[in-house]
Amino acid sequence: MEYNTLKLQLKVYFIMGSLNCRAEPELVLEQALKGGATLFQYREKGEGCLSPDQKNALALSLQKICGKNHVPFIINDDIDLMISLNADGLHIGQEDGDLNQIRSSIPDKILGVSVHNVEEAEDALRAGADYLGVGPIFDTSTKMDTRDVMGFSVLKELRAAGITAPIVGIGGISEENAFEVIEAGADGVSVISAISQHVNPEKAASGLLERVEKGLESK
Ligand SMILES: Nc1nc(C(F)(F)F)ncc1COP(=O)(O)OP(=O)(O)O
Ligand SMILES: [Mg+2]
Repeated sequence: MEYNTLKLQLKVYFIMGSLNCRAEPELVLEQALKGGATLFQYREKGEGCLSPDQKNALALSLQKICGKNHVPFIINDDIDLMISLNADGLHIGQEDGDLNQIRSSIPDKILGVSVHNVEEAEDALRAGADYLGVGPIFDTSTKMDTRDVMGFSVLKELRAAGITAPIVGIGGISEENAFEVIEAGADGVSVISAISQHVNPEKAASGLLERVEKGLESK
């Protein structure tokens, strides 16, 4: 996909699964999109997450909501689910499979890869990643098995290494620190609990978008 289009879509990248929500996941997503979330990833993971059948049903329901709002629908990890739903893309981490093989099996889909340093970033781009998920930027309580918290440094290092590809920061990002994440070099912010745990997901999404756009203007 064309870099600039994807950079715009990465502005407020909402990620969620059934375990992350205070309310019905469908309602949370509707509100997040109403508030201006620009991209969505369905990530059904963790102790007590949905069974495969329930996961497929929720994925279909969330995909319909994204379609209605003209926001791309990305699946985390599960390439079979992505293919069966003809979702818009897949996000994988360093341990989620062979990137070259995955890239060749879904050549026309958005493919995002988690990276933690310049070497992983260059490898991912060489293999055909469309965007990079960089983090955890700050401490996060959502994902238990993260790499060490990295702060802004890796974002700055990636850009200093001449990487111009779409980058989204992830990990503990909120309205309070989103501006700095963009200033450090990200094209957007990816959040789970900042929206999914907010009493008003619409307000949370619009507040994040406002900070991200201010950061983009300042660059
Ligand atoms: N799911 C993610 N989405 C992003 C995105 F770029 F989309 F913001 N970045 C990073 C991750 C983390 O991906 P991974 O390292 O495989 O862990 P998990 O599968 O538990 O999420
Ligand atoms: Mg993964």
